[in-house]
Amino acid sequence: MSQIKLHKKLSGPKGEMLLDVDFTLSKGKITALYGPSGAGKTSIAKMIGGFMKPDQGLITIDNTIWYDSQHNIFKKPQDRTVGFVFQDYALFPNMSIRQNLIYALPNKTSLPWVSKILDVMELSKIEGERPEKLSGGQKQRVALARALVQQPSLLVLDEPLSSLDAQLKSKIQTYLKNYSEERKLTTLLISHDRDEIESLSDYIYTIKEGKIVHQGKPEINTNTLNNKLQLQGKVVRIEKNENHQKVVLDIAGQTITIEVNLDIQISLNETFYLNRDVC
Ligand SMILES: Nc1ncnc2c1ncn2[C@@H]1O[C@H](COP(=O)(O)OP(=O)(O)OP(=O)(O)O)[C@@H](O)[C@H]1O
Repeated sequence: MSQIKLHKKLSGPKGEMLLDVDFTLSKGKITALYGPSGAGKTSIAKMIGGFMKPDQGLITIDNTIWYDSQHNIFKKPQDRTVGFVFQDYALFPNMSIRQNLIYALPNKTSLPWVSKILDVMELSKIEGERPEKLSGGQKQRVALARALVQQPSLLVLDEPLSSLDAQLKSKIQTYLKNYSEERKLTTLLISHDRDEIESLSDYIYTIKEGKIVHQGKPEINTNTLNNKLQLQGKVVRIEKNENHQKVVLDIAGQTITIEVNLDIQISLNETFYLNRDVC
């Protein structure tokens, strides 16, 4: 279990804002921070990484203290085992894609792992290119691949898939979800894309003006379905009434109907994920 307690006075175009949050992250789970622009999400990520100092607080990752204002503990950014994907990618410009990944490897014997992840991210064919030649979506995938090869104890993803097309997004979402579970990785996902949050995360904190205003599991309600883990289906029918929408999913040839809140955007033929703990 990891705990994040942060207190910091931020200043923006609308004046001062007090960031005051207290939340937990679970191992092997994807926890999301969701909220509008300026709510303080990226500032939280920067404080976790040690790039911004809180005024007060406590950061404990997998029972290791990274920051504790009461006991004057502040781990330097380079000593925090965190993999970051920031909105501005921060790739090394003088290195090729492959070199960016190799540089991040903690153990140089894991080179085959670089080739595997380049393949998953559909970057193998351009692995010799430098970042300046890449599109936004390609840079984003390199940043994500680089964060994963670091084998961090904490993965922080700030809008990690925003520049990708729907098909690639869906493929990488599935990979990320499986990767987090298999490697028991603690993941913090930051996004204002509700669909992404709903399909990827196990638990969601909604943040507004520096405070947590809501928390809970993704709002997908369904009955049991063979107690299967993480199900992925295709939306084959949508029926709406004034309270909810009924969504018919085709999961490996088996059809099931679930009720979903009206405010969740769903389209025909899209890939839909059911989280393990709602089944
Ligand atoms: N180093 C800093 N010191 C003080 N205030 C800051 C600092 N960096 C950012 N801020 C302010 O903190 C507020 C929250 O910004 P932040 O980037 O954390 O929000 P956000 O929720 O991530 O928004 P977005 O989704 O647009 O990235 C903004 O008003 C910003 O101007």
